[in-house]
Amino acid sequence: MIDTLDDLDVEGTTVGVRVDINSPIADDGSLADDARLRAHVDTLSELLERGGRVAVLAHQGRPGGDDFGTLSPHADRLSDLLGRPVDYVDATFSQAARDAVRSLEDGDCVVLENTRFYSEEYMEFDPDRAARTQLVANLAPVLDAYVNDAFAAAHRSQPSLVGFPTVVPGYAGRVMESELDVLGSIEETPEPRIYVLGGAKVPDSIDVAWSVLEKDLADHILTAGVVANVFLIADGVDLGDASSDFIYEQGYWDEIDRASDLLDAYGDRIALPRDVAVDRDDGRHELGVNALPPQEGEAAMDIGSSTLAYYERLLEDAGTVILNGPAGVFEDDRFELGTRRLYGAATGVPTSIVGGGDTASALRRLGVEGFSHVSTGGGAALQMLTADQLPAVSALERTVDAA
Ligand SMILES: Nc1ncnc2c1ncn2[C@@H]1O[C@H](COP(=O)(O)OP(=O)(O)O)[C@@H](O)[C@H]1O
Ligand SMILES: O=C(OP(=O)(O)O)[C@H](O)COP(=O)(O)O
Repeated sequence: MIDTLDDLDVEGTTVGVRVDINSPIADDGSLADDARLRAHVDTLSELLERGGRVAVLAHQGRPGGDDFGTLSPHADRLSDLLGRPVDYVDATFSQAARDAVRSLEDGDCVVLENTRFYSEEYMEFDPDRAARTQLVANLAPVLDAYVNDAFAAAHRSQPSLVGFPTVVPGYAGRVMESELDVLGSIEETPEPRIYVLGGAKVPDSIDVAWSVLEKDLADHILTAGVVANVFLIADGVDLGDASSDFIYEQGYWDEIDRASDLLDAYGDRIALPRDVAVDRDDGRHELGVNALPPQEGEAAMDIGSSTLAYYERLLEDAGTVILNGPAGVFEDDRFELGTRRLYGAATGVPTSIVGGGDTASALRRLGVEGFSHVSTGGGAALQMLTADQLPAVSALERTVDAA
């Protein structure tokens, strides 16, 4: 049983609120999409209106990535969305951060700096050890309560997600509460059940594939995006140097062996693309897998039209579809077809559940709507839908009692 905001006596309480406002970032450093910030408005408004003193904790990107950076633009945008001043401090747990938290008054809000600017936050720990990290050990003493609303990051066992509730009474925020409510009963959704695994987080997708196939939760897995490219290579298809180099550079080369093991064990339930789209003469050019490899320098950027027709047929009979990850590089108009058509077809399935930051942003951009549930989380939603426990949720279940 997890306590929620209904169980928290908010007035005059200093609350550390972990949100997931990890967002696409434009070339000029501004937010390219604010959907994840909007999602947390209810939780933050409620805490502030009930007289809470709110310190927001969040991450943005991964170390070394193009979207890794400061939460300053997020604070400005949150201020617009909440309709009240939101301060920002470029520190997370130092004296400056602690002073900023201590000086909060009832109804005040400050955004602390990106938790992942500190190396421990990008490591995984058990909750007790996470409580001894610099972030938690230094910040917890200035907090009276901890609210976790970051469902989208709840599959990570990182200090800001599992450490605080070990030492500060923890509560689920409104986003966390509603996601757990909707996604907690996968076994009860209509069959046949199809999982569509696209996007670029290949290790997460392969973990999910193993789990849902082993547990017999998935009747079919449809592969798309970079995930499909890894499976195609595992299946012996020569995708060419450009796609292979991309997979290697992402550090996903070992995933080819894992994909190959999955194909050996469950190949009859895993659908692979029959054709792919490459960039040729500045346009979209589709190639059947039998016609691969592509020309020098061409990479598989989307699934092709024959694959889409094949996947659409499989979706016609599905009772439930669970989708994560764009089917291609949707940011480029030439390669948005796979995502638009595949996700469009999924809206016709009786129960359709979609997750993922980039996925949600792709769907808004492409105007695809009509799903049963659009989750704020991608990997987290998928892990929930494997019927596995999320570390951050377990940490809330075992939180210390309020004094
Ligand atoms: N074939 C492909 N080659 C390279 N990148 C791809 C391909 N297909 C999809 N992508 C990229 O995957 C990214 C999104 O993946 P991911 O982060 O896993 O999604 P989500 O945030 O929804 O979980 C997008 O930036 C998209 O351009
Ligand atoms: O964007 C996120 O996950 P998602 O891409 O699975 O939706 C979360 O912010 C978690 O980020 P992470 O996958 O870098 O730990």
